[in-house]
Amino acid sequence: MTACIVGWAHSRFGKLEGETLESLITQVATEALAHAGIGPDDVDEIVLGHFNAGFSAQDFTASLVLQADDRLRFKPATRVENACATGSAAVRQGIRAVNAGQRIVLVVGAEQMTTTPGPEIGKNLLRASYLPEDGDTPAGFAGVFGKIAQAYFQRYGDQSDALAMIAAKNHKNGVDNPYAQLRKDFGFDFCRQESEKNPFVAGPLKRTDCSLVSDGAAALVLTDSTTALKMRRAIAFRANEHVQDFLPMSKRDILQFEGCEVAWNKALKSAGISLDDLSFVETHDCFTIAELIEYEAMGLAPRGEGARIAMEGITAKDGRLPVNPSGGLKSKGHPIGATGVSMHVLTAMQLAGEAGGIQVKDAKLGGIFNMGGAAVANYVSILDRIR
Ligand SMILES: CC(=O)SCCNC(=O)CCNC(=O)[C@H](O)C(C)(C)COP(=O)(O)OP(=O)(O)OC[C@H]1O[C@@H](n2cnc3c(N)ncnc32)[C@H](O)[C@@H]1OP(=O)(O)O
Repeated sequence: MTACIVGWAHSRFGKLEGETLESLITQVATEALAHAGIGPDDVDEIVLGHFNAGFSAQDFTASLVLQADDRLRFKPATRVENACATGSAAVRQGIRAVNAGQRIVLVVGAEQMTTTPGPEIGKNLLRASYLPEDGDTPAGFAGVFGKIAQAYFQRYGDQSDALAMIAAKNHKNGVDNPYAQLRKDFGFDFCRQESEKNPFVAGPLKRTDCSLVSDGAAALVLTDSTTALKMRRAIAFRANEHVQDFLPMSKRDILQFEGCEVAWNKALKSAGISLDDLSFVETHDCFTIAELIEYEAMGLAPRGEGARIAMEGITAKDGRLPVNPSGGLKSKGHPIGATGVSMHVLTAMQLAGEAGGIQVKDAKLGGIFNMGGAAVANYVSILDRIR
């Protein structure tokens, strides 16, 4: 049985004044069902992706989805969490529910981060690291990836130009994404140069190398392919893989992102395609160095040569393999629990030809890589439109 996406919704991402975790969840749940052309009565199971880790006083959040409509009462609902890949963990749980025989599954991802005071944000995010080693890292998760960037520079040379190219590309792409938090084309020079507006945050990473602190939510309606083919649109999972790695970075060569590599290899094999067959990829650019290493882990470039991919414009919107046409986490924002669901929504939009200004021409097959921690939780999906 192939699980399919048949409806979706996406809130704006950003500092969303006046919204609550509950209002974000109920908004996208309601809109996704309407987009699929079904009602709350049709839902057989609900999965909520919500990281939390201190961002919200409420931890027990699965039932918040039921607040969208009284008719959702008594539906099975569960919250799942897997750090920054929480959204994709929810999607995968939804697929498993479909494969187990549930007909309609509603998957929601949500996070509200901006109501948390500055220093607490970094501390909350670091709960997704290995506390004995990384718990006191200054600058939160930026500190973790700052160390990774430093180590990469030591092994392969200074990559500041390539990181600035990635930042500039993703910021430029995000200008056309109506859901994105920061719709500003900063340009290469601004991203490359340290300045008052673009200071160093951790190691060689400047502000423009970091994803954003965001509120937001996204939702998907999943069903089986037989049901999907009778609905308005059907975007099928050609592949969905999950690879979990050790939490301590000291147990791995952290510059390899091996979990990412294994997940891509498994997904491409089970989809029966090569990387060249993909029309575009949404990848986890929590920091620009992550996108650079992901180019190598997914097989776009040999180890240590990811910079060339960025510098030659291969992953630009009009390049051979557009990467992050949505603007990525860099520009769109990164409300942790929502991110993986958002990546699936935006990829489905592309394949349905409903992506507006960020539409990739003739998009046929879309790849997604969503990661939790420093390549600890690794999820790859390959989506294909079948109706
Ligand atoms: C596996 C994983 O996914 S780990 C990833 C988890 N997520 C993170 O770690 C979030 C990382 N990002 C951050 O912590 C923050 O965005 C930081 C530290 C980079 C910047 O935060 P601050 O220095 O507090 O910036 P502040 O919120 O005060 O904003 C100052 C200005 O910078 C801009 N800005 C803030 N963050 C960013 C960013 N990441 N990129 C570009 N511009 C930014 C703001 O829009 C604002 O612009 P303005 O002066 O024109 O209004």
